[in-house]
Amino acid sequence: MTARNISRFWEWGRKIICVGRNYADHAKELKNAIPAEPVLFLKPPSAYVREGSPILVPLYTSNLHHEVELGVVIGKGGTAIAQSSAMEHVAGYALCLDMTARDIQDECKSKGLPWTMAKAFNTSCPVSEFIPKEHIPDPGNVKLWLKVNDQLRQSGCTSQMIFSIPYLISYISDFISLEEGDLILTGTPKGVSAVQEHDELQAGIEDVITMSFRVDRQDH
Ligand SMILES: CC(=O)CC(=O)C(=O)O
Ligand SMILES: [Mg+2]
Repeated sequence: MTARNISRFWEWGRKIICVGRNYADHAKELKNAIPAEPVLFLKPPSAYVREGSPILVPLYTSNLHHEVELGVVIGKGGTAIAQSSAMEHVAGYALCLDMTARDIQDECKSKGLPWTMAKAFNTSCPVSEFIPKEHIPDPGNVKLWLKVNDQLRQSGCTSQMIFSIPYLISYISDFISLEEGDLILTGTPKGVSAVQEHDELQAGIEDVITMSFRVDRQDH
């Protein structure tokens, strides 16, 4: 059997743990309170989509939003990881989108229901190539951007995150054990907006990586 390669972490079938409201400017634009503790939700591995394949708009939404985020790829599992050693558990990073059916999320929020239908559908987690840890020496200070059809919509810096990457790894691993190949999405800065069928999305981590995705309508 060939050894699995972490640089193809999306093929491993591991968890995608997402952090919400980790940027004050984004929490404010959606009129959400600034959280005192990280807000967490999950996506299944079937949410992954890679460049060359389209992001599919689910049939049940008419307000699909982009959220550009820094993803952290776990290289060494653990439970109750201390903040001081958290970065030893990181193998690398990925540029990610947390595609969100905002109308469905609003409905779930108003009914007190979980966000699964809004956040966890097929193709809701576009990801870039794996970025080895050494390529981002300071993940707490990288610039993220996203354009729709060449128009800049999101531009932010991970220095604006409310909860740092070591804090998130430690917090999450207290009650969800982290495994090699897991991905943590660290939240989005302001500027989220709707995408339509045939839109072209481009996103980047300044000086590190870019990626592009086309949006298509699901046909059944
Ligand atoms: C309100 C949200 O959808 C939270 C989220 O995913 C974020 O990145 O913030
Ligand atoms: Mg998000």
